Amino acid sequence: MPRILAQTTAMTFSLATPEHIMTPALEISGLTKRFGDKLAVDAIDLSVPQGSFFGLVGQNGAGKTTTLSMAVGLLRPDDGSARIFGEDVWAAPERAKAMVGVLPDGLAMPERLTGREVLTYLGLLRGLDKEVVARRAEDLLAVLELDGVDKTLVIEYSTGMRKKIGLATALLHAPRLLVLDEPFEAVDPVSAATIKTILRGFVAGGGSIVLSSHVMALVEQLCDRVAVIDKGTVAAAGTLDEVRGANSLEETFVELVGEQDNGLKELSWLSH
Ligand SMILES: Nc1ncnc2c1ncn2[C@@H]1O[C@H](COP(=O)(O)OP(=O)(O)OP(=O)(O)O)[C@@H](O)[C@H]1O
Repeated sequence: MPRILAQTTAMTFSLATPEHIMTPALEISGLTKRFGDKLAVDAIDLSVPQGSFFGLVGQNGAGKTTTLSMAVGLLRPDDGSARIFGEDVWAAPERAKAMVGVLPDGLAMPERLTGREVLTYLGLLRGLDKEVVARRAEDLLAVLELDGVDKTLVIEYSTGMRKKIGLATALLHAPRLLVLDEPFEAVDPVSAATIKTILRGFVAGGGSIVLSSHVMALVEQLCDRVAVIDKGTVAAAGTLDEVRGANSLEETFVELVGEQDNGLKELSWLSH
């Protein structure tokens, strides 16, 4: 190709992919966290493109929660950085956090309020207009089937109900990115179906999602990208098809991180 034409082609390409679309929804670089002698997260890099539904999987203690907590500014890393739509979570926390809705592990909330009061309180703290908060709270409580427990305090909620009100608080300010730590844990199948519909709709509407889960089938159903975390590092990452190849995600996962000796012989006393 003549040089001038090659240059024109390259220029056309760069004009067709503006920087704001290229910027990842979440970019994690070298995130590291130690707890005493334990290296929980070891220089993890991850990039979540805009519009993707990203699943983070890993064994118990692999480092998923620690990674996600650092990524959204809930836990200060020992090293590395996290950017939400290009905004550094620690250098520009207000700008970064305005764009993200978070369902953290073990979410602490005001226990002596009803679900509606929690949403109202957090919505006003976010600076949303009072009428907007009231309307969105109404919608979220109805969709998540929490409107029937309007007089119930959060302290009286079941684990699954807590997950749902936590998800509602993450959605309330209509963020561009959702970071959800085990959003389906303890949620009944009917509510899980509703949440899946909400999350798919969120991505279809231009949002981006990162979620962690132990349920491979669920990640396969929902996510278009996946990262396998093992002992604080990324064992594999890419599109779902790149990571699982011709196998199921569960087979790939066990192959990547599973122990050969599962210790069953140590429990021989269980046999009758
Ligand atoms: N606050 C803490 N103090 C000490 N160690 C911690 C702390 N939080 C996490 N860890 C350790 O860091 C490692 C990673 O834990 P993390 O909770 O991130 O794993 P996880 O992948 O989310 O696990 P799970 O799937 O069981 O939720 C584990 O070895 C855990 O024991």
